[in-house]
Amino acid sequence: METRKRKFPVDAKDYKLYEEVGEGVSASVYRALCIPLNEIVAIKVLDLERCNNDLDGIRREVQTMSLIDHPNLMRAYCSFTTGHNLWVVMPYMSGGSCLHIMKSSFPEGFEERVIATMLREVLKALVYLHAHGHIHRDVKAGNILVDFNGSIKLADFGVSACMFDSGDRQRSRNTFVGTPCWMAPEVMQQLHGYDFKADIWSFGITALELAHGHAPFSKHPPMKVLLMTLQNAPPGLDYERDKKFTKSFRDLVATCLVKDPKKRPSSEKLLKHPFFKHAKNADFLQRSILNGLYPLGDRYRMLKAKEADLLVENKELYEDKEQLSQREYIRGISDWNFNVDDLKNQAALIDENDEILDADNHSNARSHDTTDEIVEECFDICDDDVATVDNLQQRIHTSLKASDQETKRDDIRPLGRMQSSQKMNNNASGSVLSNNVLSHKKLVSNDERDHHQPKFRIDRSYSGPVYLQKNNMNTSLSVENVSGAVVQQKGRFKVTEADLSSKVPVVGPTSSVQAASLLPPLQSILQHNTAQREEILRLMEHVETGNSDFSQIAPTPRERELHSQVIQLQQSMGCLVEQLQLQKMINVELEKKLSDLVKKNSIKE
Ligand SMILES: Nc1ncnc2c1ncn2[C@@H]1O[C@H](COP(=O)(O)OP(=O)(O)OP(=O)(O)O)[C@@H](O)[C@H]1O
Repeated sequence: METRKRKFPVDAKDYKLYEEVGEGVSASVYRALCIPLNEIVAIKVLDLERCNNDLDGIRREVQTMSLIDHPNLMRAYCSFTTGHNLWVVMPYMSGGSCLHIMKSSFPEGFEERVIATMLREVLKALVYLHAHGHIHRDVKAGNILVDFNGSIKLADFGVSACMFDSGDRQRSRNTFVGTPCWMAPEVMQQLHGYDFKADIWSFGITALELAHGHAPFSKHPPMKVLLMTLQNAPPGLDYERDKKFTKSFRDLVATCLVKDPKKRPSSEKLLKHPFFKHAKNADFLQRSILNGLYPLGDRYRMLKAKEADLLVENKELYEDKEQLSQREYIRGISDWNFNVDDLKNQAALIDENDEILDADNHSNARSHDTTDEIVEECFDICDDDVATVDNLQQRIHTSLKASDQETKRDDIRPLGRMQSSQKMNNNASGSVLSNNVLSHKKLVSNDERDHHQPKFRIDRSYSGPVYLQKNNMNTSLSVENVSGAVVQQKGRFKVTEADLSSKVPVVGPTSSVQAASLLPPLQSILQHNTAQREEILRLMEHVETGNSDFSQIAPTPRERELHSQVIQLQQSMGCLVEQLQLQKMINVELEKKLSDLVKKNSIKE
């Protein structure tokens, strides 16, 4: 509190940057010294050139961070630009994130009292945020920070939204934002928007993450995560496997992870849950999880090196997985549209054993929704209350172009905080290193940070929160839309509605007329595309089975149907040609008669 009364300077030369202690999709975080105040702080450095179209989001984050005033929420002391970077100065949390701590010392998750203590603090932060009209939208272990004394702060307002906003920001609540594993079903469905109850779902997922060391479904590619979240019964604590946890913990998780947001409790009500009777104080946390830990910078470097080593050691395995996941991802992206059949196939890929054995997903009973219903709910563009023209265009063009673009990418699994090396660890809920940890980063100042540069350079992967954004220039995946504007994916895997800044019209009855007029040509393109795709798959299958004689391929029913249509058309064309010739002859006859009559008349005259 004392430090908050002091005025933090807004000039880079008043700070001395030390080692890097964390990295997210959009920023690097450094330990630093505020020279005039002789105070250790954390500075989040955002490269504005790299997120030039996400300025709105950044502005929102900084604004939220400077306005909030709660001991369990990360507050910004000040922020300023230096060169093309934005520096956000904030309290330094020397324990790092809960994800950091788990990765370093508790790979199987924390004990229940520790979890209760952490979660109660997070919940207090959510009560405050919700009461002030904010939805955090990215609650997860990676965003729960621990200080040297065991105190807890919820951080990262990069994707938060204000429920009282009107206009563009209000619209953001109809966008698809979050990190797939932690994302509430209603956020994925994009049907009726969502509210603060989305944070309660993520809170429940975070509880499981802290209990197991990873989030449910974290080993699966994002499309599978989406389908599993929508299709399967909610994940929970298992009676058998999670015997060590109390009934009240199981009940807390079950209370949060209810698919119908209306049936989830508010954060305030949840705070009264008996589970929190197990919660202790900050001292307890400090003793239980921070004792014996290396300084944050060292831990961060060690984990980084470990992941990089794993990456090298398992290159072969990694490559296999990479190829597999590329295929999965491409299929996911290209079917982010209307290809219902293929989505169903993809859903079928979630093999039953997976589900039965999946340690994360203890409740295997499927909910009553069929894949058809889910896919329609999620992706059906005919729905009156969804599609905007832009949305349709984006989806169609994502479908047509994404595969091409995606094959050029290094890392294609957009799971939360997941990066290349992490894919070797199926049970990881995310790398402690954010997606670009192993990538080359432009340093901002202070030479002393150079020796902390990573040895391995890997392109930024697609992890972290998910939302679709237009006109974003920092991307590895660009998709042209019909009007020629560029729809892009960057950093956080972005896949749905339009960017706030792009002023996409709000979906409503008026735009549905426009959308409806686009449907027939779009559907025809889609059909055409699907037919071509089927044909290619069939040919590929044929070639794979070693048969190169294409004349031997038996025609499909569709081909036979088309063939008979062609014959019919040829026949009717023949008839028409004959009729035309007949008419021509009659015409010639008539002309002849006419000219005879004209001649006779002129003779008489
Ligand atoms: N104040 C702080 N003190 C210590 N470590 C911090 C602090 N703020 C952030 N970190 C570390 O840096 C990491 C990245 O920070 P942050 O989550 O704010 O970045 P981001 O780019 O917004 O991340 P995300 O990928 O979740 O959007 C955190 O996960 C945490 O480990």
